[in-house]
Amino acid sequence: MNRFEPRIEVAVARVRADVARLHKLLVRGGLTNWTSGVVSGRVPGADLFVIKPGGLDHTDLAPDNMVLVDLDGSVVEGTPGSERRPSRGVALHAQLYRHSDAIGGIVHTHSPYATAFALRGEPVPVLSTTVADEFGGPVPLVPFVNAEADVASAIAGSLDAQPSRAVLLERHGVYAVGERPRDAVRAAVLVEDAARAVQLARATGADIRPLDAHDVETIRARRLHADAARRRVQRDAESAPAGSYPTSRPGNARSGGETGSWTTPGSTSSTPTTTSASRHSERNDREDEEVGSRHDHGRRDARARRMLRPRGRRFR
Ligand SMILES: O=C(CO)[C@@H](O)[C@H](O)COP(=O)(O)O
Repeated sequence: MNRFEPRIEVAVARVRADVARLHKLLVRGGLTNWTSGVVSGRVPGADLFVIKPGGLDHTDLAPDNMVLVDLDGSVVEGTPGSERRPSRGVALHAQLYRHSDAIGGIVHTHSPYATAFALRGEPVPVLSTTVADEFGGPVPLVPFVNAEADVASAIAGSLDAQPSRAVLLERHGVYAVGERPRDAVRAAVLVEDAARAVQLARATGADIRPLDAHDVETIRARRLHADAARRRVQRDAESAPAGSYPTSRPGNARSGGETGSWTTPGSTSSTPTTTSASRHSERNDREDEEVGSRHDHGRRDARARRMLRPRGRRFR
């Protein structure tokens, strides 16, 4: 029996499928293992979100055992998965969703390189243009606090204070948020990539200075400008009658148009139509392949270290 109006039932089903699928991507991408790590996704148009059940191996996660909860973190009884307990992170996720309507997805991982920075108590610095582009500055460190409610407030405070959608939680791991769950997963993947790259570059003994603030700012502004342009093209394409051509081109975007949002390229927040739903699934497949191809970090890192090793110097 349906509990919600059809529109919401459809949205819940889609978020269940997305959240279950994204957990598998976290494992394939080497970001998490066994039962560790959590993805959740807000149900557009309702005060609800979907989160993984606690203690279940990632290989057993499926749309129907995801747990539907309200924004207080209470399980919606009588829905699929409601016989299980939600992930231990449920209260923290609920607090972040209540904190900001812009948060549509949350991911928590203990991905190894980023967690190594969190354990050292060090933000991931902006050594590369990629970090400037994606995060608009260092991936910040949220100082260690113990009580769960304080952890959520500390993460929310950090998200409000700087542009990065990902943060390192000292002594623990990574939290990332996004407009949709897959945007949050993307941020978590990129944090791990960035942390690994910094680690490998430093392992040569090189003292690499962070990019200067002006360069970071202009790189980030360029990215936000391009994102805004892409969204305009996408909106035009989605609203154009069949057979017509969209009028916007990436170069036509107004500067400063939609800067400051967490939208990443290709993302839309509206409830998709059938046409955009099929585009959504094509994009998912493409991005899934990208994440899946990161599965062999060990071999890739060994190769990178060989390439980076200075001649005549022992590599530690
Ligand atoms: O961060 C932690 C534990 O340190 C948790 O979030 C686990 O990563 C997942 O817990 P369950 O989802 O199994 O309750």
